[in-house]
Amino acid sequence: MSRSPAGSPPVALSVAGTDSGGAAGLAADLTTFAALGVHGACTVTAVTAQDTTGVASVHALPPREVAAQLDAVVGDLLVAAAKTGVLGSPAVVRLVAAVAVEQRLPLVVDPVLVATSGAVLGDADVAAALVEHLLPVATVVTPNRSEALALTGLAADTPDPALAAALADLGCAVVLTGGEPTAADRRHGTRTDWLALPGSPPLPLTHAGVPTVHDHGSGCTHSAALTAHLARGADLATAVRAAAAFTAERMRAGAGWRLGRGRGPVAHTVPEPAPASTPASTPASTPATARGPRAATPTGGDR
Ligand SMILES: Nc1ncnc2c1ncn2[C@@H]1O[C@H](COP(=O)(O)OP(=O)(O)O)[C@@H](O)[C@H]1O
Ligand SMILES: Cc1ncc(COP(=O)(O)OP(=O)(O)O)c(N)n1
Repeated sequence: MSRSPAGSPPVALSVAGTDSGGAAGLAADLTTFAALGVHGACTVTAVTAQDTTGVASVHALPPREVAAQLDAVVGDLLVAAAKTGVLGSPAVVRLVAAVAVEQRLPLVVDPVLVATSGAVLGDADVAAALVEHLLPVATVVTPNRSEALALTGLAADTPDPALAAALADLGCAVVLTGGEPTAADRRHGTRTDWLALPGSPPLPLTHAGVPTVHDHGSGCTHSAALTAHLARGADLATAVRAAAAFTAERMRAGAGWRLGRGRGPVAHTVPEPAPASTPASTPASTPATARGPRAATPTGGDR
């Protein structure tokens, strides 16, 4: 159930780090919230120097600065759902867990530990704190395979469904992404995430695949879309499917871009609405390009 007053959008909160390249972290979260009609509030936990080729440095903020931001947000706005990304220290993990409990926040935990480039964004102490303090109070956790292995300590060859189920045993729902393609995925070019609820057998969530290397920020976009749908009042099963569809569509929108020298961003531009029929009163002098370079080739946006 959305907690926004009538006529106002629901509010979602992202507690995450910045990406100077604008692909992952808060950039992905806030643009995704906006695209899905949700007002985004934010709490910055870390500043990264990062581009499409990798992460050059990570500067975690002191816990007192994170606490001050959280106090400001929850003291003023009615937060309908929250998500976490890079948290930076065990102290910040504990802080977020305490606020989530106190405010009874539906909470999506994206347990960002290692970027695809290999940079460490959360060390072993942060992983242990996530397991001990945050997962037990989360609505859902969205690890990729390597994050799930780090959180569970299971062997690297553990199959995806077993990995998702082991994580769910820690006490919250799990959406495991980035696993091995299934036989059907290989035949049809699809992707399969795994949804595991505590005590239930894991379910495959198969969705469209996009043949692209430009996937920087896919995990953040996915967890932010999931948070936005929860903030809008969707149930978990609906929200996880909608999040995967949104992420795939945004990856398709950015697949042809050439931004940076490495793995380019998932598209965070606002999807163009379909062009309206030309009103009779449109001045003849209006330039054809006035509505932007992509107006002639609408992508069939997702709203
Ligand atoms: N090439 C792709 N085509 C379609 N969906 C993708 C693709 N790559 C990742 N996804 C989806 O993006 C979402 C985020 O997953 P993933 O990229 O594994 O996260 P992370 O960035 O944390 O590793 C999941 O729903 C996953 O299935
Ligand atoms: C500041 C920041 N937060 C999170 C990530 C990880 O982003 P994600 O979408 O999970 O994956 P990558 O595409 O980065 O591998 C990040 N890189 N920076």
